[in-house]
Amino acid sequence: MMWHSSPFVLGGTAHAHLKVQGLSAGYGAFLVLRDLTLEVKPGLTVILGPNGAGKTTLLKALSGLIPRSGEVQLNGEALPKKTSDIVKGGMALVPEGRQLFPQMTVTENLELGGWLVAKAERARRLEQAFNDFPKLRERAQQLAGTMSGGEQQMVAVARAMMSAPRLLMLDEPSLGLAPRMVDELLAITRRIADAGTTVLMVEQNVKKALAVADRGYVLERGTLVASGPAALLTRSSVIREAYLGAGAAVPTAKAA
Ligand SMILES: Nc1ncnc2c1ncn2[C@@H]1O[C@H](COP(=O)(O)OP(=O)(O)OP(=O)(O)O)[C@@H](O)[C@H]1O
Repeated sequence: MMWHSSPFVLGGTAHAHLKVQGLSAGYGAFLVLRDLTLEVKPGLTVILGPNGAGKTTLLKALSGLIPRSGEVQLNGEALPKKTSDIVKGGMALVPEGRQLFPQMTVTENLELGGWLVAKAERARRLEQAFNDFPKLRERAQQLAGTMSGGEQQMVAVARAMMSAPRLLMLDEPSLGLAPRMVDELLAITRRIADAGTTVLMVEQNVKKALAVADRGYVLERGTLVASGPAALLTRSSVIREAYLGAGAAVPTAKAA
């Protein structure tokens, strides 16, 4: 298959391990996350949960975009509070909605992902990004705003990989994509995890996300209600009743 032909050389091989203990975060006086304790081990971890559960808030708190309290350690070291220091420490976020610069080309968008490194290294990483995402090489000079949703999401992931992260966070990468693109995006995230970059992904596509993930957490109203290996979560009553039950039909679901 095509996505096995080019290994992800960008990204860390440090097997980043994030430990979160007693994390609380919110907006002003409004606390969304209360006392969360979780671990993001090497591999692919997925965060599931209904709308408004606090999934995006968790990624924002870990990226330094909103204040947090509690302890967060990346490979045994306290995670800095400032976003730029967190990026330097090897964590990158692909936000919901991609947030590309629509009037800039694919190449220009990717180069922005390598803004922290010197020009020669940036050029080397761009070349590697095009090896990792061959579809983007064909579109190097296309304006990002004129691409399809799936292509734009690919640019957003590639841009994050330009910072060669040890830990990549993705907020609902499959949102609004056609089923085939969802599969391709999830396969890419799996490949990134297999190549050594730890991945933490928020997904609403529960069945497909659990099929590619190693582990998962279920967040409801700002607290964790279930966690475990993906294969066990798929069979758990919390997941089956809330997300995979007969009432909540998953259109793309096939018997596993
Ligand atoms: N900028 C903000 N200011 C105030 N409240 C916010 C802000 N952003 C989110 N919230 C609130 O925080 C809570 C959690 O939102 P969050 O976006 O983290 O949920 P989510 O699990 O990612 O949901 P979704 O799947 O809908 O994106 C919600 O009640 C939301 O209204």
